[in-house]
Amino acid sequence: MRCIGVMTSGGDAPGMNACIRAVVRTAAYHGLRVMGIRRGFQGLIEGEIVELRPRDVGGIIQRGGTILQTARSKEFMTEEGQRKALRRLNQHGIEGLVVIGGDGSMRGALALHQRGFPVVGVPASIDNDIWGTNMSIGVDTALNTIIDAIDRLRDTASSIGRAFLVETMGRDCGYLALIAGVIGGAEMVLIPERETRLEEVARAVMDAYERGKTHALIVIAEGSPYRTTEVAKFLESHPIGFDVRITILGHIQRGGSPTAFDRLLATRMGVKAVEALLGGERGVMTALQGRDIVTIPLEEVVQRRREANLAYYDMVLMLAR
Ligand SMILES: Nc1ncnc2c1ncn2[C@@H]1O[C@H](COP(=O)(O)OP(=O)(O)OP(=O)(O)O)[C@@H](O)[C@H]1O
Ligand SMILES: O=P(O)(O)OC[C@H]1O[C@](O)(CO)[C@@H](O)[C@@H]1O
Ligand SMILES: [Mg+2]
Repeated sequence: MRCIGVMTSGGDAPGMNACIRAVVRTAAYHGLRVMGIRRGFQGLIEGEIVELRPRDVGGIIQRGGTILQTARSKEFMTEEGQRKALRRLNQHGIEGLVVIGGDGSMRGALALHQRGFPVVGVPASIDNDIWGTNMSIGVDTALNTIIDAIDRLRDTASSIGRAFLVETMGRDCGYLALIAGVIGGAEMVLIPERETRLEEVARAVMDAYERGKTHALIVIAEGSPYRTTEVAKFLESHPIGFDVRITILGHIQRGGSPTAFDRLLATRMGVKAVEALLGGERGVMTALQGRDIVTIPLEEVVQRRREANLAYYDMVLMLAR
């Protein structure tokens, strides 16, 4: 193998740049050329490919987002799109590919593998919904951003005596909300993986008020069955003691400089991805298991979904006293 490609795909996640840097420099160390593919699978189809040399990735380890940009590509979901992508890889002399992205991107990587192209995936998505790895790149930074916001909201909430509904990202997955609920001191969390009735939410807020708390916090995952505005409306029509305010954290959670944890995770996974390709591994994803970065088959990754640990849900309720 003389030349590999690297791309970022799906939602951007803090730490993607640290991973690109590690891929480029590990490859250079082993005498490989690296082609950077811009805008994920869509950029690959359209041939947006530039060589990345070790100096091109200087000064990016601390930067959020991705210098390669990213995209969601409908065209790549089609057979024709995937054939176009393969033609582009061949045209540019790319013999192996590192795909950095979320669960959807790992499905895309598997599609290329199944068409015979050597691919290694690297999990990067703030959602932490990818099976097989304890953490995906970007999750720790997003959690730190969320908790910083919650700390600030608590200052104002308890000063003026309000209940705050804080909505976190997570399309179909409650991980960020669950952990933010535990470490942010929430009364309750609403997540897609656990049914909760709105009456229970009102009860939890009311209990907080009756216990003499100066504020109440409910963390709601974007993918929860109830819209945050719907929860607010419900609470406002019940005697909960507090005025209600909403904060939707939105894409703020995706930006910012990666934490030390994410930089290290991204770096280790970038190194591992190149070494896996060089070692002849195909159709695998790097994963954090225990203290180690290992590789696991992409086929296994896409067949399962990282389960929410509902012990955290109960922990929130137990600690809200
Ligand atoms: N089943 C699939 N087959 C081929 N390609 C896929 C498949 N699923 C997703 N992809 C490709 O991967 C891209 C990214 O997927 P998606 O939009 O789900 O984001 P993601 O990688 O899960 O990241 P995140 O969830 O963090 O935003 C899609 O736009 C599509 O091009
Ligand atoms: O940036 P977009 O395309 O609006 O996507 C938002 C989605 O991406 C994610 O942030 C994951 O990257 C999800 O949590 C969210 O549902
Ligand atoms: Mg995803």
